This record gives sequence, C-alpha cells and structure tokens, in this order.
Amino acid sequence: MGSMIEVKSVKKAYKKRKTKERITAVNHVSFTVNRGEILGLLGPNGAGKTTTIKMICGLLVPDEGTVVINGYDIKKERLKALRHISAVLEGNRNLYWRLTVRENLEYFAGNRGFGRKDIHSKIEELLSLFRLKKKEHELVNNLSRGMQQKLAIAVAMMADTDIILLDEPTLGLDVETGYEVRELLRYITDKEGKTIIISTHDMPVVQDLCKRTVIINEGKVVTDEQVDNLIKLFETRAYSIKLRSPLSDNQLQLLQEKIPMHDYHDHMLEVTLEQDDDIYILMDILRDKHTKIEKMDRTTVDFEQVFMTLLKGEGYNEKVLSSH
Ligand SMILES: Nc1ncnc2c1ncn2[C@@H]1O[C@H](COP(=O)(O)OP(=O)(O)OP(=O)(O)O)[C@@H](O)[C@H]1O
Repeated sequence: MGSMIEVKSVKKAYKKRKTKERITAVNHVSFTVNRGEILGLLGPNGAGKTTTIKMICGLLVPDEGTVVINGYDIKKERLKALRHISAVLEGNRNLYWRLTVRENLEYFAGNRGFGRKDIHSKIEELLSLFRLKKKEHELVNNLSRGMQQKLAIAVAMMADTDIILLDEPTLGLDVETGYEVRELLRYITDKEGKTIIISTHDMPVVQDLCKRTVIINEGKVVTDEQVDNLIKLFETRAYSIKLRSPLSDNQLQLLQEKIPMHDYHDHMLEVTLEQDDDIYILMDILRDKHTKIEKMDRTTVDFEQVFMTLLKGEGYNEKVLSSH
C-alpha cells in the first residue's frame, strides 16, 4: 500500500499584521497517509491543523518542507498533485454561494467530465442521501450552516476525487445534523479506496471513523498511532479502585509525585499509569498505610480520555508511547 500523501517536514509561520511578530503555526510536521487510509488530524485550538490541511491542498505554500501527493511534489508539479484532491474547509469555501444546491452539484460534476445521464442519476442519489432534495433550487447563501456543510461534503463526493480533506466537518452543528453528518462521513469513509484526512475536535468521529490519528500540539506532531492501539494501550493502564479507608496526605503527596494521572474522591481512586510497572509503585503507596482495596477494575476508556491524556504533561507522550 503506497503513500498517497507525504507531508515532509513542513513549516509555516504567519506574520501578525499589527506587531509584525511571527507566529510559527506549523513547525516541521511530517506524516504520511496511505492509499485508502482514514486519518484523524487532532489537536487543541491553534495547534496548526487548518494550516497543515491548507498546505496539503495547495492553499498555503510551506516556508520549508514539502507535500507530495500520489508521487507528485506539490511545489514542482502543482496541477498534477492537486488534481486528485477535494477539500471541505471551514466556511464551506468549496461552494458557490450564488448558485443553487443543484447547480453546485452540476458544476462539480461537469468538472469531472461525467456524461449528462450519469450526472443526473448521481445528483439524484446525493440529494436524497444528504436529504437536500427539498432544497435543490435554493441558493447556497440561503441555506442553514448545517445544510451548507452537508452540501460541501456532497460536492466533494460529486467531484469523486481519490483524496478528500475535511476540516472540522461537524463543527458548530446541532446534535441532529452533527449525527447526520457523521453518518454521511461513514458513508464516505466506507467507499473503497478513498484517502481521507479529517481534522476534528469531535472524538466520536475519530473513534468511529479513523483508523489512525496524528495529534499535533503547538505546531508539532506529538502522536502518530493507530486509534485501536492507543485505546488498547490506555485500557491496560487505566484502573478504577475503590478503597476501604481514605488516603492520607502523605499518600496523596506520593501519588502526585509518582502517578500524576490520577483522580481521587470519596474513596475512589482513578489512575492511568504511565508504564505497566507503575502498578507496583501504586501498590507500595497503598500498602504504606495498609490501605485496603475493596474493588479494583480496569477502566474502559474512550478516545476523548486518550486524547486528553496524550496532551497533558511535557514528556508524558514519549514515555507512554515508547514503553508500548
Ligand atoms: N492568517 C493568519 N494570520 C496570523 N496567524 C494565523 C493565521 N492563521 C492561523 N494563525 C495562527 O496560527 C496558529 C495555528 O492556527 P490553525 O488555524 O492552523 O490551528 P488549528 O489547529 O486549525 O486551530 P482550531 O482548532 O482553533 O481551528 C494559531 O496560533 C493561529 O492563531
């Protein structure tokens, strides 16, 4: 399985208009996405996700490094590299606001050079799948944000490119539309052979749809792993312990120092160990005051907890991931 997208040590700084101060938004980020892979690009606000996506789809030129799409270097063979990409960006920039829903779909189908009959049936299929049939003659400008978002994804489907980049596809949608968009994303990700990057804060989207995740923080990659591996890894290290007696101040102090990822309230101790062997340290701390354990369970973790843990604490990620 060859790489479809290679992001090679890209760097991008912005100059602040007023102060002329330079902000490094993306700082030597590298990762690859294989053909047919669904990658979740995650990170807190301002981590550099949108900047990275814009460099992949050619909207921004990296200051350093390069992006290679299907073997074509975006700097040297821009048109060949970008031919296979559709991007759904914030603000639905891939739509024509003065055209109707149907006209947008027709325009992008025309671009692909489909025959008239094929265009018609494909548009009908998408209008019904995306529940936009009633709005087909409405101008994009007059659609709700959720509908615009659905249309932006439908347009990317219509263009039928090998690569689809989705920047925050469920951002700001109400619960129902968010759910609907997630189902549509599932439809897209199930389509064989498409290579997809989804940048999102929506953890269920990652857990449900993405096989691998690249997490960036302050412009740098902090994790590049299979989603399943991360969840398994954290499940083997997360415990929920019910104690018979309260912890002493000294025990709490030791926990703070040695098992920083913990939460303690009402005799319940929730811990996430950095390494498997830390269980012995934990037991030593409890034994110190003969604290009895009433019940101890492995905690099931969801991807949100994994994400939060990976972002917490300097050096924590290297420890967690290197010992795995
Ligand atoms: N046009 C711009 N001019 C100046 N600074 C910018 C510009 N665009 C982004 N930045 C800054 O670059 C950094 C990365 O921004 P970016 O939008 O790539 O992050 P993000 O991970 O997509 O964030 P969010 O999750 O909030 O959308 C931030 O500090 C942001 O303020």
